[in-house]
Amino acid sequence: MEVKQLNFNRHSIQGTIKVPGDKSISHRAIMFGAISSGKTIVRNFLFGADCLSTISCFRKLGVNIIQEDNEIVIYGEGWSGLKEPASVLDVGNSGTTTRLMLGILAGRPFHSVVIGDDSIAKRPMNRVVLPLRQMGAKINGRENGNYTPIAIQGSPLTSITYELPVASAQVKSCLLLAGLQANGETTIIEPAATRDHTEKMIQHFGGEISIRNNQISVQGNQQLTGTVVDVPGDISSAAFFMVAAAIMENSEVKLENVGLNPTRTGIIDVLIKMGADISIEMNKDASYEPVGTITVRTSILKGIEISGDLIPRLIDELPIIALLATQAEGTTIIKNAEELKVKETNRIDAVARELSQLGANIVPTEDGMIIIGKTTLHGGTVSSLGDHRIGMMLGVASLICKEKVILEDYEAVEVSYPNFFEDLQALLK
Ligand SMILES: O=C(O)C1=C[C@@H](OP(=O)(O)O)[C@@H](O)[C@H](O)C1
Ligand SMILES: C=C(OP(=O)(O)O)C(=O)O
Repeated sequence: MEVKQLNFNRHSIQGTIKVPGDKSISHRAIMFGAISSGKTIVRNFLFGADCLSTISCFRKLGVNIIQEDNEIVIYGEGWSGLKEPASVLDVGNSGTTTRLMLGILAGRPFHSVVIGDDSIAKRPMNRVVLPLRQMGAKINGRENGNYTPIAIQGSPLTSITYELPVASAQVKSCLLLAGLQANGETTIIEPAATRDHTEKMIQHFGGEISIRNNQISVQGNQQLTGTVVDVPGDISSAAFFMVAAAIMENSEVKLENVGLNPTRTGIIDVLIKMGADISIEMNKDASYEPVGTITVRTSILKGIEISGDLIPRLIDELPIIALLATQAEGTTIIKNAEELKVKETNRIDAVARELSQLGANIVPTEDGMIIIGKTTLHGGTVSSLGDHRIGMMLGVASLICKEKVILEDYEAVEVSYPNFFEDLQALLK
């Protein structure tokens, strides 16, 4: 475990930055390239540990994936180009790799075993295993298939109509990937809108999909064609700089080329509702995913309630939103966010514990937290607990701490943003 002394000793954050590529879209670009026929070029791919795990798994599945300068090139040979792997598929820390890949493997006529790190071993897989079994996949694993290691024998799949018990883009995407290989039409019904990158990518790779309100349907036996994917900057990474600019004095940060898909922009809605000084400019020439520039300046913030359908639109930003709320006047209440308990860590406990360590006033609840602002943060020793988003949030927290902060396990940030601390340092004045 590595320890970082965060003693930036700076008072403002200023400048322009392009954050790395979107993690969700980078995973999908590799997977869709792998199951399509022909060449796929992925530009602005995120070279973070999670997306590298996806590349490594699909290479083991026999797909030719190469890096040319900063681009990834995939030579797909369609569904049948995937072959039985000779060794286990290691997803590392990545929930997205695990759940989406299971949807692909479910219909492939071979055996494979999926493993991951200690965090993945605690994350529930029944949410995909149970519906995949209904479609005909043969899956075994620890605790009846709920946890890795998971063994899967792919089989011919039958389509289903499935109402998601939780609003999860990973479950939806897994079942759409299985549905593309099934006989007949598969329909997924969402309780609330979740990120729709898979739906967009099916269309981008020449497939057919129908979307009516909260019902998404795909026909089976679809063959996709390789293409070029321009990955926008990750709004989930941009969020750390947005919050840093809002809570530090004399600050202004301009974030260029950020993905602004409306299923991901809950953080912007929250900043606006809290009274932040923020402006958005859409790029006119963006491709199939909306992209734009976000500018955030020092802000006077007030506490709000964050709940309901907004939650899936900012689920990964809740740790940094909790820090934001510590600097708002009044109380912020986060509700309906029980999904936070099954991320890389239990993020309700992790946020409450680590930020309280620095002097924040946060009460964890069953489905979220109550943050009482505005608090002055002091220094102390905290830990990412092995969770990249907790590590980056604590890095931003250290910027407004009165004394120095020691961050344990800081290298967890490699999962989604390997150069996070260097990029942050470069903007500090
Ligand atoms: O589909 C995706 O790329 C993701 C979906 C979300 O997970 P859930 O589907 O479990 O909510 C999110 O938390 C994760 O970081 C990425
Ligand atoms: C939850 C996350 O990712 P995953 O589910 O892919 O591990 C995340 O990036 O915050």
